[in-house]
Amino acid sequence: MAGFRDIDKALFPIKNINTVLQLFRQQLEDTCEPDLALLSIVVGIIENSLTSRSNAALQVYEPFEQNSLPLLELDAVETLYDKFQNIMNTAVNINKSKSFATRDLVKRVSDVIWNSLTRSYYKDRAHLQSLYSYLTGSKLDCFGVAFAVVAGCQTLGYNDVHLALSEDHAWVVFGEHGTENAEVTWHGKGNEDKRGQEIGKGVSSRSWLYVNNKPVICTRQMEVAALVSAINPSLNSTHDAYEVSLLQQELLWLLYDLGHLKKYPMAIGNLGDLEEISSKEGKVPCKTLFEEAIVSARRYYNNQHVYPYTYQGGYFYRNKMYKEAFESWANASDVIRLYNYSRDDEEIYKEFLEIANELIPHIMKVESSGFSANTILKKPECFANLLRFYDGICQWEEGSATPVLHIGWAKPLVNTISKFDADVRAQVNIVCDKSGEEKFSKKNGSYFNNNNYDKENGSHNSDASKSNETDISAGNFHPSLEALTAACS
Ligand SMILES: CC1(C)CN=C(N2CCN(c3ncnc4sc(CCF)cc34)CC2)S1
Repeated sequence: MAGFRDIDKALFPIKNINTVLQLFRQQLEDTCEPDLALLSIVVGIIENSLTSRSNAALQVYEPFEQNSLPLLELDAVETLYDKFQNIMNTAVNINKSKSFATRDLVKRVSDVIWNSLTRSYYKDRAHLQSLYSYLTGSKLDCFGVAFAVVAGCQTLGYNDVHLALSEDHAWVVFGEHGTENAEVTWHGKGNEDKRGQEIGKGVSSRSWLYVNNKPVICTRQMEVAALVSAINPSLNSTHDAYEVSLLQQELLWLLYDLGHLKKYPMAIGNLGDLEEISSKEGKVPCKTLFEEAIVSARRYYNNQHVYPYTYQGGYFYRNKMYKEAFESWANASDVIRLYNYSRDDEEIYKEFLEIANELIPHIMKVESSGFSANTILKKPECFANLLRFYDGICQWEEGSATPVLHIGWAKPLVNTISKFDADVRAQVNIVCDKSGEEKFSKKNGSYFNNNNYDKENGSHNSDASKSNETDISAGNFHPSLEALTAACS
């Protein structure tokens, strides 16, 4: 059983980051599973005391001591911990007969959380992710509700209920074989919640939101990684609270070193972002972390996740490594082309829109300012990756009920493509195979987008014989590429 044990209580009052690390270490390393409610309350109190404008300035703590924190008394934690236990045990009066959770039990726990939330509040506000927010303000964000349900089920003794995470949604899995699943929170704006229902079998299962049924299925330790990832150090729109950011980075390193981030690409990416800002002595560099996140997504999630490539692309972009950024974004586009765009996919749509209409145009402006000696505008592989990037978005749109592209996309697209001289463009040889998948190759070597994936019947056409390459005349461009090349001819 998890729990708030005497060895944990002995660490209080907590005065610095190292003691918080010790609490997490004790909870993570001991045989029993870590107590999600305890750890969420602890980081929630710390985050809120250091980021809520109200008393931020009045903090009375020794700023000179190594990584000091506002004093965290045992009583403050125990009161909230007992309150959560109380809410769960009274509202969900279970005869703890069953050893595995049922859909009814999961729905009842979700209802307890749901019905105790404040009627209406700004759902996207920061610092609404922890049990501290739930227990002191009756407010949770979408992720926070799902996390609270899992923590509630743990409190009730159901260790089969686990958090399932896509790149923009969270739900739970449960049952003897962990094969049952259920919605427990809402998603997006103005959508009816589907709490209690099984995860979409219909069209929604083809949407990015459910990552083609390749979600991150958390262990208890990965649920700790999720609550640590959800720590939000922002003080306001321009500044972060330094101690909160440092605590998050140290906790992610602890989880990384214990091996609990191996199957959690986004958590590795979050650690990479923090390391880029301020790297920790003797740790792998952030560039490596972004690569590890990609390897993890390829190995455990059939390369169906987009964010690992956009973490990496963002890093290359910020560090002016534009050729590499184009390759990361083209790889991200190779993932999204497999999906059908649905109205639940706004978040990833905004991500691609920003890359296509803000980041790439900025790169083009800088590169064509004439001062960059080794300009990417002379590199055919950059042009090839750019076409692959745009083509993936076109293919994402194909077969989707909702359109993706509009005139707002076309202008930056044409402007970008026209920045490459004809002689550079001519070096990119667009090869199309029978399956209608185009591949981009350079004269001296071939460059293939590696997904011979037929979206319709979801198969990989492994039969290589089908792909006898022919140089394609305008006649049989892949329709999505037709649009592109027409734009630049
Ligand atoms: C490349 C990026 C734009 C940078 N940050 C990104 N994210 C920040 C952290 N994110 C996350 N980090 C850890 N775990 C999770 S679970 C989840 C779905 C809602 F539950 C989101 C998310 C979401 C993605 S993607």
